[in-house]
Amino acid sequence: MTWLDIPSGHPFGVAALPYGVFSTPADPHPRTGVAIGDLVIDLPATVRRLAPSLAGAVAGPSLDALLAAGPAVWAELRGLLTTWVTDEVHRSHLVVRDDAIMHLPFTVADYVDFYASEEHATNLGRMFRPDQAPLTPNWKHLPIGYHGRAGTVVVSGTDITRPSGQRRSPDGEITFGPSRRLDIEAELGYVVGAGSVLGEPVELGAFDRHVFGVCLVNDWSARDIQAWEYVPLGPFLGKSFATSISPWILPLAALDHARVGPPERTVPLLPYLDDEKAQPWGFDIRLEIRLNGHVVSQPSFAGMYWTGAQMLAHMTANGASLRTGDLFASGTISGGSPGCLIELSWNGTKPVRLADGSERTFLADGDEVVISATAPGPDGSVIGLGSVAGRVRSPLAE
Ligand SMILES: O=C(O)/C=C/C(=O)CC(=O)CC(=O)O
Ligand SMILES: [Ca+2]
Ligand SMILES: [Mg+2]
Repeated sequence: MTWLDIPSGHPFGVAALPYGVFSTPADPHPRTGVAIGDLVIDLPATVRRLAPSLAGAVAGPSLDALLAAGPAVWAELRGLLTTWVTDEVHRSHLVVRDDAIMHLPFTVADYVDFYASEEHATNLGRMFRPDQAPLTPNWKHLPIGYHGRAGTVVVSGTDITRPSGQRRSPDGEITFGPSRRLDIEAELGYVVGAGSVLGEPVELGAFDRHVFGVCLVNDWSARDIQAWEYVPLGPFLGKSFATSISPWILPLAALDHARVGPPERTVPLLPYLDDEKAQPWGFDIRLEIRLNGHVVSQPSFAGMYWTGAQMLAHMTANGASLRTGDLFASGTISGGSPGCLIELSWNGTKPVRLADGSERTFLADGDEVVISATAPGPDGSVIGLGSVAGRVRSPLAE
């Protein structure tokens, strides 16, 4: 029970407690907050009064200090917050969530994007490399990824300008212009809190000592630019123009009840990736993708082949170090139903019909995409991951 009177089933109930950075028209300074029901707890003001020793961890215009503070502080603060939201005494420093303007919640250090959905990798392989086996020979031996562009990670609600770039038409003509195949990718993002030491790999079992929490990611993708440029070094300008993240970072601890084992691995894994006897880090997260308000897909995260712990172990296996604010994303989540339009429209050949009768293969200018997700919480409750939204803006004049 809580004095906040949150309806059961609310995605931001007492077991979620995600962190973000907000301001209000009355107080335009970005500051840290925690979402609870339809309210936001102003963290600096609350923590200064109730737990002054933690004030430094929640000060400043971002979550950076909290991320860097490490797992002992994360657990202590979450424990205190759980008490405060169930304790009548502490009803103060609250803001109505609808009044909160959300900001990019942390300084994104490095951004890595993986490719962990077998369904997505198989489908993209069929479309991009029809003359080859859909999964590349390495796919089940290591979580494939690439380094993306941290500086273009934007918070939900930021408009996305249609990118321009080189495209090759089916008859082989090379032109420069606005992408004609602008797409989305629904993904889960992992936010690194505590960094690591250069030269020292982070083992599977250390996942929750480094990863603070998760967010939703839309890895906007220009498929025509991507298909022409990606050989042999991988995605570049087709994906670097913008990546949107949800504003509320859900702490890993909030997903305790959502943890599931990964699917059966059909290829034996090298010891540094073998999680058969380790803690399972799969999550039963259900996503929903809306295009202009219409549901177009409801992918499931539960069957992702690679877990976040394996991604982390792999991206540090060579001794590459982690920094506070590193963001790594799962790759498009296409379990059960696809997490992107190129799969939904099968490479643009089968338009997706929306409930209002309109049709899409790829995104049109003005389209708005909202990706939301929930996971099971304790005692039959629901844990919300919130949502990531973005609208396509027409290209800059040529
Ligand atoms: O199969 C390919 O060549 C590339 C597929 C992708 O679009 C890569 C990507 O961003 C990873 C993902 O989201 O799963
Ligand atoms: Ca991606
Ligand atoms: Mg991107």
